[in-house]
Amino acid sequence: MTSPETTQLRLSSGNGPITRTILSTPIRAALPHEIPIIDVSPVFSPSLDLRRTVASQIRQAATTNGFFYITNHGIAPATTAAAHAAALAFFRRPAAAKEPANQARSAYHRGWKPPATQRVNPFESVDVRETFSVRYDPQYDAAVADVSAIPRHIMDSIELDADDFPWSATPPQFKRDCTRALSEVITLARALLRSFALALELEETALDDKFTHPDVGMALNYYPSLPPSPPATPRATPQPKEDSETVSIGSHTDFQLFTLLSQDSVGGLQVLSRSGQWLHATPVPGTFVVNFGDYMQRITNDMFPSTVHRVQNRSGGERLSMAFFFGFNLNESCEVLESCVQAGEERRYEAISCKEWTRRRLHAMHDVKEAGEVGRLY
Ligand SMILES: O=C(O)CCC(=O)C(=O)O
Ligand SMILES: [Fe+2]
Repeated sequence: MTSPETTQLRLSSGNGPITRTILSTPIRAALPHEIPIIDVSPVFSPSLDLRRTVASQIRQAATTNGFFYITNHGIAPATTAAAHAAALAFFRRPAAAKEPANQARSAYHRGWKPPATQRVNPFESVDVRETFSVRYDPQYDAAVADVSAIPRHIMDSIELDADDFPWSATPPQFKRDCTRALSEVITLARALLRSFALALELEETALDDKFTHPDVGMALNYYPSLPPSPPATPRATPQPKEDSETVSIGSHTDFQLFTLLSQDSVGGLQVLSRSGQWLHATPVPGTFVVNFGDYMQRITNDMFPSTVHRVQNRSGGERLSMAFFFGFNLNESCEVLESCVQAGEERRYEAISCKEWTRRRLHAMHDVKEAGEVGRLY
């Protein structure tokens, strides 16, 4: 029975369909402990004790709402600013100029996804956003000095489009600025992964071998403004009508291990707290937003659950974000981590190969009838 103060939110996650109880209290700004700002500079420190202090703050955030900002992460503001500017210039071009990069030309969902062609939550409206996405390519990974030296079993598992698509179908400056950001963020992700390992009470390097050629997805999201808010209602959840456009990106959990997100100053990202309260993840200049995804939930036996979030850009102007989704190498598989199984607990998930995991997501998104021809990989 649903009490009158709550509504039910339905969504499909990588671990199956889920329902969340949503408080009807209006959305509000997050308090500092609800979405904390973590100074991650110690992850680059030679002191293990200092590195452990970051890990314990991450553990705290992961077991609270699963969202936090990171500051002093080592990515130069100029790198992010250049990629943002290049992305905006790309999206502002007429559709015909972007068409050569259309994802329909990709075997692996890379490329340009025109406005309103994705629906991350089959129970909400279409996502109004427009996206440009790419996936891991070792030539844009600073840690890979020689692509031809990558072991065959790893190289064979990497899903590459021919002829450097879609970068080859985009302006050179766009490619240059975005691949630089991608490469730097991959390097940051490797440092953070060690911190996550510590946070999970593993050896710091325990997950490194699974992350030598990680399945990275980079999504540039461009959100034109939604129409102004409807008159205030007692409900904090969007009430979608079949074909109305009510979400910039619908309520969802991310699919992979973890996500690093660079958002501009416009705002619109909303996070569902564990108690069912929608919170604004207000932009904090110079930070990345970090959140955990369904795969992390799985391998941690629900210790680090994935967190529901969505975007509603009602600013009246455009909004841009760059999301980086990280999974293990596609040749890997992973089972529930030993350190996450408490005494008397069972493993709730079986081991799954990373290739199968990404395939499953595709099916989950496409099998839902209402989703029609739209869907997404991440
Ligand atoms: O644009 C944002 O703030 C969030 C984007 C997002 O959730 C996603 O791409 O999965
Ligand atoms: Fe997301």
